[in-house]
This record gives sequence, C-alpha cells and structure tokens, in this order.
Amino acid sequence: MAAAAGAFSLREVLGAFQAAVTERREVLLGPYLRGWRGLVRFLNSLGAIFSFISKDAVAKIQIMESYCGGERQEEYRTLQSMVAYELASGLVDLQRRSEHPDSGCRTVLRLHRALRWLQLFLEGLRTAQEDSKTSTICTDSYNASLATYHPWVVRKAATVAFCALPSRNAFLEIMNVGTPEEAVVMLGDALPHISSVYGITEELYAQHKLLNLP
Ligand SMILES: CCCCCCCC/C=C\CCCCCCCC(=O)N[C@@H](COP(=O)(O)O)[C@H](O)/C=C/CCCCCCCCCCCCC
Repeated sequence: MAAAAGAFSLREVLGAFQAAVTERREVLLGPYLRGWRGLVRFLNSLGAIFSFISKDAVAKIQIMESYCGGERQEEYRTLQSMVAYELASGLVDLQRRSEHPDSGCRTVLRLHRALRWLQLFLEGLRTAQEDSKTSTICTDSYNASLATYHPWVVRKAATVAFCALPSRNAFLEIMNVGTPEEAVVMLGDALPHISSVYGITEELYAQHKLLNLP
C-alpha cells in the first residue's frame, strides 16, 4: 500500500531505486528521482535545521524533473540517453560553469555524489552498535564522500546540523518499517539496489570523463 501523502516510506524508496535499474543496466530517471523525492520527505521530517540541505536537493530534483517532463523527454528517459544526448548536443559545460549551468549531467553528478554519502551512511547505520551515535555515523560518511566537494561554510553548517540527529534506535524507528531490528533487515535489502545505481552511474560518468563537472 502507498504511504500517506508526505509520509516517509523506506519501502517506497527501496522500490524506486530497485525499479531504476533495467535488465540492460540502464538507470531510469523517473524512478531515480522518485527515490530522491522519498528521501527528501524523510529529511524534512527531521526538522527545520536540515532545510538548507533539503532545499538544495529539491532544487536539483526539480531541474531534472523539468527535463524529464519537457520537450526532449525521450532523451531524458535514462541516464545513458541523457549523457549521450547532452554531450552530442554540446549541452554540458565541461571546464567552467557558463552557458549550460544546469545541465542534466552536472545536476545528476551532485545527486550521485550524495548517493555515495547515503550508501556509506546506511551501511554505517546498519552495522553500528546499538548505542552508536547517528551524528557520528553521518559525519564520518559525509567526510568520506560529499565533504570533499563542499566549501568550508557548507561543511560547517552540515556538521552542526548532524548534531541534531536522534539516537540510532530512535532514527531506525522513525524510518517507519517496524522495530529497529526490522529496519536493519530492510536496510540490508535496500543497500544493494542503491549500490547498483551508484556503481552504474560512476562507471558511465568515468567512461565519459564527467566525474569533475564544474
Ligand atoms: C533510509 C532513510 C535514511 C536516510 C535518509 C537520508 C535522507 C537524505 C535526504 C537527502 C540527502 C541530501 C542530499 C543533498 C544533496 C547535496 C548536493 C550537493 O552536494 N550540493 C552542493 C553543490 O551543489 P552546487 O552548488 O554545485 O549546485 C551544494 O552546495 C549544497 C548545499 C547544501 C548542503 C549539502 C550538505 C549535504 C549533507 C548530506 C547529508 C544529509 C544529512 C541527512 C541526515 C539524515
């Protein structure tokens, strides 16, 4: 059954990332963005201190949704078709952000880097001791991934916000999938799908030398 409008459902997020990968190892942008929308719903439920993060994520999701629902929507059906189309049409700023500041390729790259944070964070959450601090797991995951790409002021604001995260068990409970133990099982199910999306994207971007887009 679908979750109530606005409520977070890890099952739906899991389903979206699972549905995003086709048998031919393409990434479908529709389900991919649905997965992100679900994550943002969860982030919003954690309080206003996270709103600067959620606003940035929503802005990027909206850019992509406008391409996916726009005139060239066929080109934006999969990540692979988007990369091929934007590169062939000269729609990607490769050196400096100028004529195409919001290309699909650079926008997805930002979400892709955040997906690496998510992968590390969920794995940390899943395997940590019961009394571990969510804020520590989150900070460690952030420092090992996204922080590299953020200026000092963003890193500082993010690290302060992480301190407001609830304890590990409370966090697992608000994921809405039952007991903390059940949530841990669900995370184990979710991670391979998220890792698969991450791995395919990383490979595609590396192949086209797009991993450092400005
Ligand atoms: C299974 C459920 C449990 C986990 C649920 C987690 C929910 C997380 C939801 C969303 C994650 C946030 C995604 C943030 C995308 C950031 C993209 C980015 O790097 N943007 C920067 C660069 O963009 P451009 O300037 O180049 O356009 C931008 O400067 C960033 C600004 C905002 C700060 C981003 C901090 C990111 C911290 C990520 C950790 C989120 C903490 C969630 C705590 C559970």
